[in-house]
Amino acid sequence: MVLSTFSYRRHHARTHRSLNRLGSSARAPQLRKRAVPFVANSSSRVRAICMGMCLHQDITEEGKKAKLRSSKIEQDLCEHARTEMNVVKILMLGAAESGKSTLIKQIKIIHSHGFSKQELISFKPAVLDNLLTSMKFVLRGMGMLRINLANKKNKMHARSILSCSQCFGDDQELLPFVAHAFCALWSDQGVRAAAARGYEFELNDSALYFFENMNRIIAPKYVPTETDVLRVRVRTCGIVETQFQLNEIIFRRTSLILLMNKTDLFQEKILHSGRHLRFYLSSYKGADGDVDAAAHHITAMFSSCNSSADKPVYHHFTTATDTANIQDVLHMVIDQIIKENLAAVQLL
Ligand SMILES: Nc1nc2c(ncn2[C@@H]2O[C@H](COP(=O)(O)OP(=O)(O)OP(=O)(O)O)[C@@H](O)[C@H]2O)c(=O)[nH]1
Ligand SMILES: [Mg+2]
Repeated sequence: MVLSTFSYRRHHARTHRSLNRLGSSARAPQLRKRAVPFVANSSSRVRAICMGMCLHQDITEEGKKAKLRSSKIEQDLCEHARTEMNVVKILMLGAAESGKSTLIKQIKIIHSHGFSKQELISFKPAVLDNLLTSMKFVLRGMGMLRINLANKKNKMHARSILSCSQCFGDDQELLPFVAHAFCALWSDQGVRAAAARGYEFELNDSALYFFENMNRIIAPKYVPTETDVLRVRVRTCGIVETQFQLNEIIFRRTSLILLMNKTDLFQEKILHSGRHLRFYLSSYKGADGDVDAAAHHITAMFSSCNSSADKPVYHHFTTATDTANIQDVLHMVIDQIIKENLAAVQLL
């Protein structure tokens, strides 16, 4: 969003420069003399030249066209600036799979009428593909964990899933042999045992959700629900990479909000998995099973990276798949931004 604004400006600035060149070569000498004293900056220069042109009787056809194009650009820039004043720009930075896209989908659900049926349908191939990818991952994980299929007959289903590159046809309906294999494999105790230990082979966080909702998802004419859309993973790393090129001045003038996402999974891990934080961070001295202490320890590690004392980084604990939670957090974030803006103009 931000980049397109820049390119828009750059393009128009270029056009302005060429128009100015054209304007100066097209004008009569006495006009140039009258126009120049009014020049204060590049945009007032264009305006001064245009006004000068209006007064001149012997204006050429080329000059008239240039004047028209110039005032149209001027008008466009004003209009663009006016709309931009109401645009809130968000730069979302985070590791892969940290929940950036999920948060953006929640903003659409909360502030922009959610997803139309057509939009929901457009996620169907991604949901089916997530199911296929997750099943492949579990089958490969079984090899790593040395877990066998409970039913030997499921070997052929495992083979057909592992060799399948696309699980739906041109009509976007799941291929019948894939549906059959999914059902057989998800009924296999070996597959379930491996899926339950998914954290040992980095199984996608939403894989279990898709397996548990498999009967609904593999049914003919399936249409994804909003929850399915929040759970589906579509890769978007490219956007983040381009946004990194932005000038750091933008950061100096921007509210920095630290979202500690996936608190549901964090809590589950700290409370029930036996994978205590001290195993991974020797700096953690809190008790095992203390979710608050563990969460605040990690937050403090992030906050300590902030070197500017006058620019605090506010943090929130979020679960991006939970609409109510995100709604509350967005309220707090917006309040915070308004307060910062008021403080900046010294009203607080
Ligand atoms: N349980 C749980 N799952 C989450 C949460 N946030 C995101 N997810 C899931 O994590 C997966 C990855 O989320 P995305 O929003 O696609 O992550 P991303 O940061 O956009 O990832 P990239 O585009 O690869 O950089 C999806 O399956 C989400 O449904 C959360 O707070 N809790
Ligand atoms: Mg993404």
